[in-house]
Amino acid sequence: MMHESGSISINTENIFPIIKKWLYSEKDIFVRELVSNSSDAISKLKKLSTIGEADLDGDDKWQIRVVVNKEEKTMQIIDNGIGMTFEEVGKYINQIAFSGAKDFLEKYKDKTDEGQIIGHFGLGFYSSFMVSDKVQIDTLSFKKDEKAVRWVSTGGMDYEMGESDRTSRGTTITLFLSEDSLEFLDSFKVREILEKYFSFLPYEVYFDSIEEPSAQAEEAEKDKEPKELKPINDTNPLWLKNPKDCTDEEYKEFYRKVFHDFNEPLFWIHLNMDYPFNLRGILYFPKLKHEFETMEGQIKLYYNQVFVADNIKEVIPEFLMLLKGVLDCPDLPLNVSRSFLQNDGYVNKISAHITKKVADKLTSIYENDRENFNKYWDDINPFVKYGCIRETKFYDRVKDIVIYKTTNGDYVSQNEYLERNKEKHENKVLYVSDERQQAQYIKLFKDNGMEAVILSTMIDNHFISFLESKQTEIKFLRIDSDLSESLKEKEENVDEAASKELQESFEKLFKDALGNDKLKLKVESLKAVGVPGMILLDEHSRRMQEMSQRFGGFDMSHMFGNEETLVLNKNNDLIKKVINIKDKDDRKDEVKLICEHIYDLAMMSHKQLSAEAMTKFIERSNMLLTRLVEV
Ligand SMILES: Nc1ncnc2c1ncn2[C@@H]1O[C@H](COP(=O)(O)OP(=O)(O)OP(=O)(O)O)[C@@H](O)[C@H]1O
Repeated sequence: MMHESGSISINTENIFPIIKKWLYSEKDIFVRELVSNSSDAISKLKKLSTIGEADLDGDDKWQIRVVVNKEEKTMQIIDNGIGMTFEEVGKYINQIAFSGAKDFLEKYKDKTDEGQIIGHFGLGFYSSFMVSDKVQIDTLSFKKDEKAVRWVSTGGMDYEMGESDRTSRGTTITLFLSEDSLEFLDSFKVREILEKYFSFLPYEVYFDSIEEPSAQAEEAEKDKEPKELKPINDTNPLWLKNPKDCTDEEYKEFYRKVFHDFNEPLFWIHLNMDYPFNLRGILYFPKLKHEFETMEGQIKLYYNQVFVADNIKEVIPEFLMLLKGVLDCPDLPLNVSRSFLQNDGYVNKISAHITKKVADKLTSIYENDRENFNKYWDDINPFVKYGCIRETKFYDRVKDIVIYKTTNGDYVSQNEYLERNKEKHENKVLYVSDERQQAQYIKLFKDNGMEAVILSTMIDNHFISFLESKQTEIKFLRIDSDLSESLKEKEENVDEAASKELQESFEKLFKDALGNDKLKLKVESLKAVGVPGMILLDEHSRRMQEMSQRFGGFDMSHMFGNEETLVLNKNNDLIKKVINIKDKDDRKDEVKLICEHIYDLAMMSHKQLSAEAMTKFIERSNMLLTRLVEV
C-alpha cells in the first residue's frame, strides 16, 4: 500500500474568497485590523528600544495617522513603528497566516510579556482587500542601512515588490478603495469607526481628511492657518490607573463620556488584576431613569485597549450585562470561535472572578453603608434578583443581603422580616405586588399592626418561585391570599350551630343574588369593622393563572378553578343590617342589590373589574343614589 504524509498547503486563490466572506462579517473591521497592526508595530519597536535592541534617534513621539483622500479615493494608515525589511514583507505579508506578531513574541518571549501586542493569526492585513481594488505598502525598517520597500497588490492574489521612496521609519498602507466601498471616504463615518475601536489605544491616533479641491475652497484655504489635529483617543484610560489614584469625579466623567448617560451612576467596581490572569475594567451600576424601566446595560470588551465588541455573552455572565462598563482582557483568545470561548476554562475563571467582585462590592456596601444600600435598592434590585436566578454562585454570595421594602417604608432583609414577624406568621413572607391595587389590604394590615414586603417589579414573580425552591421551609404569600389570625377578632364562646347557619344562609343569599353557584363564601369576624367584605385568592391558583396568562396570553382560570373567596365581616354594620332584613319578603329586591354591591366593592379592591362588571356597577350605583333621594 502506498503511504505519504505531509502538511496540507494553503492555496491563497482558494482561501482568499473565504477569508473575505466569512472571517469578517462587518466591513469596517479592516480599519480595526490595520490600525491594530500599526499599534503592534509601535509596541514592538518600543519594546526593542527598552531592551536596547533599537535606537530611536530621538524619534519616540509615537503616532498613527489615518488619512482619507476624496479625490484619489484612498485611505492611508501611517505609523512610525518598527517597519519591515524586504525579507520581512516577503515573509509576513506574502505568506498568509504567517504572523509577525507571533514570531516576535516567540523570539522575545524571555524579554517581553504579551502585553499590548494585538495580532496573532497573520490574517488581519488581508481584510484590506474587502474594500480595496489595490493595496500598497510603503515601509522602512528601523534597522540601520535598510532600504524602503514598496509592495503592491491588485486583488490580493499577485504582488509586486520593489523600492519605495519612503524616507522615514515606519509603514504606510494605502488602500485604493473599490467603487462599492467609497463610503469609507466619508470623514464622519471613518471618525466614528476610529472612535469605536480606538478611543483608548495606547498611542495617539490622528484622523485627517483631504477634501476634493473646489475653486472656492482653494481660495478660502489660502488664508487659513494649517489645521491643528487633535488625537481621537485617550491613551491612558481610567481603567488602567491604580484605583487608589482615581477620584469619584474621574469615574463619573469616564462614565458620561463612554456611555453618554448623564445620570450619575450609583457606584462602581474597579477591576485591577494581574494574577493569575490579566483583567482590568470598571463596572458601573446605573441609575434607572424611571420605575418601570428595564435595566439595559452595556459591557464593552477591550483587548489591549482595542475595542472588540459589546456584550459578548460568552465571556461575561449574562446578568452582568445589565450593568454598564468596560473590561480589558488581554489574555482572552479572542480570535477563536465564540463557542470555543464558552467552554474555555480561562473564560470561566474570568466570569467567576467578576461575579465574585460584584458580590463582594454589594456585601461591603450592605455591611458598611446600609443606609446607602437601602437607597440604591430600588435601582439595583432587578439586577441582584436576576443574578441570583441565573448564577447559583452569585446567589450563594448575596442571599443574605437581599432586602425588601416594607409597607412601613423601611428596608429589611428576609431574616430580619421573619424574625420580627415570627409571632404573627412563622416562616411566611407576606407581600404586596401592586401597592395601588392592594391599597385596601395594606390599610387593613397597617391598622392591625402588620407589615408586608413590596415585591412589585417584573422579575419578582420569578424571584419568589426561585427563593421557594431554594428554601423550601419559607412560603411567600400575597397579602390577599389568606386571612391572617391577626386580622380576626378573637371570639369567645362561639355558638357553632348558629355560625354554621349564618354561613349557609349567606351562601345561599349571595349565590342567588349573584347568580353564581360556585361562589365561595366565608363569614368572619374581622377587627376592621368598616370593611363589609373582601376577596381572598389562594396563592397557588393565582400564580398558576398568572403564569398561564404570561406564557400563553390567555386566561386558563377555568382549568385551575377560580379560587376566589368572598369574606363577609359580621362585625360590620352593613352586614349586621343585611342579617336583619335578609329574610323579609318585602326587602328582597334591595337585599339583592346590596349583595351585588358588596361583592363588586370587595372585587374592586382586589383587582380591576371587567368592562361588563364595571358598567353594571355604575348603573347600580346610580340606581341606589336615586333611591336614596326618593326616600
Ligand atoms: N504596519 C505594520 N508595520 C509593521 N509590520 C506590519 C504592519 N502591518 C503588518 N505587519 C506585519 O505583517 C504581519 C501580518 O499581519 P496581519 O495583520 O495579517 O496578521 P497579525 O497582525 O500577525 O495577526 P492578526 O490576524 O491577528 O491580525 C504582522 O504580524 C506584522 O509582522
